[in-house]
Amino acid sequence: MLAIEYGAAALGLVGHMPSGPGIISDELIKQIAEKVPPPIATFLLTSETKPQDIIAHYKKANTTTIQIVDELEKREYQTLRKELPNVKLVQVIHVTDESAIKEAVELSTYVDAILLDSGNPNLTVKELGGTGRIHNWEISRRIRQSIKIPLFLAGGINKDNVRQAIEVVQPFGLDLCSSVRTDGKLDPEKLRDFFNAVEL
Ligand SMILES: O=C(O)c1ccccc1N[C@@H]1O[C@H](COP(=O)(O)O)[C@@H](O)[C@H]1O
Repeated sequence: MLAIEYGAAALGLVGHMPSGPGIISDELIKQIAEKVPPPIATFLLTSETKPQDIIAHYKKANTTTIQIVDELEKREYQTLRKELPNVKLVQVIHVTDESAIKEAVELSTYVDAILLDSGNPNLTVKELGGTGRIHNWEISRRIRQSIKIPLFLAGGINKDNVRQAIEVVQPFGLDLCSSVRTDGKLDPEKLRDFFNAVEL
């Protein structure tokens, strides 16, 4: 409710992950999602990689959107579309090098939006987001120019770099976690400062 009050258009609700600061239980995700008023969107962040597991996770949460933070096995987006026709799909791509451009162009034909984040899915303990680190925004800008669907930018965005992020990448939306929290909880002052910086 605090995030909505300050201006958030969507809430990311982080399910089970191999690592990260924002993880909450599926039960809590469901409770939050059912209280969020339209038109605010609710994004279930899932690390599942098989369509049936993603569908099962979604059914526990009942959000407006699924944010797939890992690689979907065999690119089985059609199964998700068929089973969940009214749910929006956002695919996360971790920008580690220029290979992200080709990946984003290919995946953009299957989903409703692409979300570019920092992290490294190739580590032994996967780092799928919530890193507080920025990545190479020049690559993000090239991805935005190469795809025809909305692009969200995430990864280390804060009040001091958000104007530059907007200027360089020109994303459809911004997604952030670490920079507006203190001791793991949303911080009203940090939220206010962030939204003031966006609106300057
Ligand atoms: O927050 C987490 O624990 C998390 C874990 C795994 C994947 C994503 C996660 N959070 C999302 O990461 C981005 C960027 O976060 P940050 O601003 O760099 O801290 C954001 O979408 C979070 O919702």
